[in-house]
Amino acid sequence: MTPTTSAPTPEEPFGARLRRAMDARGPLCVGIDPHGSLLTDWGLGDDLVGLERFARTTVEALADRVAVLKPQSAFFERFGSRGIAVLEKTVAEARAAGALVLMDAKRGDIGSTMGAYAATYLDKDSPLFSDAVTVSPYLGFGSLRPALDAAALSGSGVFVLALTSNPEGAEVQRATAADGRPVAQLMLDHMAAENAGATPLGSVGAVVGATLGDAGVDLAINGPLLAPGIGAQGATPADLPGVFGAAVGNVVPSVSRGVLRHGPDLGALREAADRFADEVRAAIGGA
Ligand SMILES: O=c1ccn([C@@H]2O[C@H](COP(=O)(O)O)[C@@H](O)[C@H]2O)c(=O)[nH]1
Repeated sequence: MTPTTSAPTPEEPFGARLRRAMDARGPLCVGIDPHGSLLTDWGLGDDLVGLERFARTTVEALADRVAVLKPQSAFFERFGSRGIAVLEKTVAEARAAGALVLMDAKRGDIGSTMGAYAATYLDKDSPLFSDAVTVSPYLGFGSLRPALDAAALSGSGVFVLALTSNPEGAEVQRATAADGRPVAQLMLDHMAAENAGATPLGSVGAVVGATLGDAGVDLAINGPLLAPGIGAQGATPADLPGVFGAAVGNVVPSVSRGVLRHGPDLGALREAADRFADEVRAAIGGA
């Protein structure tokens, strides 16, 4: 029988799009984290109007110059459905202005529920569709399969928590798995398997804190390495070579409050992001 509809067009994978953005703009990611205290410091109300103004200003200042913008979903969710409506607009405006959007939602659940999260962030028809989403593998890496499959289908990416920037993470992530590997290494090895053969870069990234000192694990996953913890949590771009070693060329350094505290002035936000980008370039090279 002749098919009446054609197969979906394969999308350009996230890893390829991210590599191009990193080459053109440098690898910096800036977080959009509308903390109540930042809204107040910006002279805004800690309310929906303030939230929308904060997010819009950040996008206007930065979406045309950084590779990645990373909205922190929690700070939008705290305003309920109307906060999520602001998040939808923020994602759309940031993507339209040229940034890749990494939704920091850190979702993780049993596979069947993970399918619903995948439909939320990784299905092109969803109002929250993002270029990539953060996920937690700590219900077992296999529980992420619906997200990994959805990302492959829509040309989006997933960033999987490996070694997080907070000190409390170590008791789980550095624990020894049944086969003797550190749990984080087990997860990183799964990511490497997902990315095998991808060029120029796989679409499954790892989250590895810039705060860790020497990460002490094998980071050769052939995928991007999101490095939060720069700025307010105390790490600096100069720490990156020590943490990531030979994998530093795949690092996407991430800073939120360290840039956002300079708002609401557009020029000051841009200068702050440019300063971090310069420091990153001095530390690890690149655009
Ligand atoms: O290991 C992790 C994973 C994610 N984050 C998130 O990044 C930002 C950090 O904000 P700063 O203001 O730059 O400290 C925030 O949204 C975290 O939830 C992380 O910090 N560490």
